[in-house]
Amino acid sequence: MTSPSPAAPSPLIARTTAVPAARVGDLLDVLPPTADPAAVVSWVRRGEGLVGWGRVASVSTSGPDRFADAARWWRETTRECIVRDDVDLPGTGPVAFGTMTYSGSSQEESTLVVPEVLVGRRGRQAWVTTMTVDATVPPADVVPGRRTPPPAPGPVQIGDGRLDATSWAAAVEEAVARINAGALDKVVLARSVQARAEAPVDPRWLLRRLAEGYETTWVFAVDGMVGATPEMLVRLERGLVTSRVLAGTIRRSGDDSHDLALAASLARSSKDLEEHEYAVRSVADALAAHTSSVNVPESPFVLHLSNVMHLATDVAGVVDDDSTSLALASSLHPSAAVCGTPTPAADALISELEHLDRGRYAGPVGWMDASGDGEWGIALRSGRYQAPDRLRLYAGCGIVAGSRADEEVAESEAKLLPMRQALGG
Ligand SMILES: C=C(O[C@@H]1C=C(C(=O)O)C=C[C@H]1O)C(=O)O
Repeated sequence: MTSPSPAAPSPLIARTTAVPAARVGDLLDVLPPTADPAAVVSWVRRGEGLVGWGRVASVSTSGPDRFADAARWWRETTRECIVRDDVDLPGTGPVAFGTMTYSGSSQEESTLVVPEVLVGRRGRQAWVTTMTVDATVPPADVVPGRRTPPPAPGPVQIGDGRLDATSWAAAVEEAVARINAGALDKVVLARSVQARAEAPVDPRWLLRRLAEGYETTWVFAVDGMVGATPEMLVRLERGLVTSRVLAGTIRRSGDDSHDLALAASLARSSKDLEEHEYAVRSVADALAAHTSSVNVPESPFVLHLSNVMHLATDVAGVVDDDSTSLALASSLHPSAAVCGTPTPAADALISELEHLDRGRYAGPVGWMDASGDGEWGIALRSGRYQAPDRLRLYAGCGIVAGSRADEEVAESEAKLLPMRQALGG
């Protein structure tokens, strides 16, 4: 179902111009102050990526066809597009940012947003793209000088979501019982908490702090969904598709030498290796349908983040059909990293035990250009603005036969930490 809101603007005019990287500086410092958390977009990792603001067009979709409807809208929007692109890299020319719901039955909408201004950076190359629907030539100097820094949102209160930690632990125990009874192999159960700040939370405040604390993640903001995801569902760049699969987690202790011992135990933990294997297989199987060959490393590596360590596998392949990055994201979603194995049984158990509309949490979030190249992460370690001073935060954990409820509660707390710290708590 596609909501009647803006039809494909015609024609969209996109102009991309190279700018000296020194003039752009830090991408996150380029974002303007705004009272509307949905007015900025971000996809930044280690200082590279895209940020933008304004909204020249957008579409909202829902239901089981939300990916296909969004993809059709983007195809129609870019078909008539007038493009002047002096840089010609993935992410130049017209670009849409998107945040898709986890489930086709969510009450929330999935959204694609075309910003008015995008600033990009890749290595030493930087660029500005302006997108308009009329012939007005945007001012040449759209990259501003230094912006005013975001104000602190003041003290933040955290409250329970639909399930408090004790009820969620009971749900985990029930899931383990179902797994032991042979109903399924793995299920990912999520919980949410409610964060309320004293003052509006400038999204730039969150993005800056997430980027500082979690430099190996993709720091994103799309339509009021903000976070720092370590998990790349799919990147498509000139025919090469890559995916970073994460599953299997251990909390950091705060002591570096102890953490190394923990990393070694994670790499040997049969419970975590099993949980990881399900996730890798789900991604490799889904990619196999679109690629001539899929490269899957034999064993995972340990990805170190400030709060947790994950078992990680980078899967790669060469696409042999005309799938766009959004179409690939659609066929990979939901992977066993956020759903479970087998998918239908895990999905049913999630609906039964979670008591949560995941909304866009654990759904694909990212961007796509007119060629279909793009990057779609999984919206983890994230929150959804409900009002300028209120966000709902989410975290989930893979449950397998060897899982213990108290350990999973502690793991979910560790996964909530990035957003809690970014808020200032
Ligand atoms: C579901 C989340 O994370 C996923 C679950 C993981 C696990 O259970 O080990 C690890 C990484 C993610 O694939 C989350 O962060 O909310």
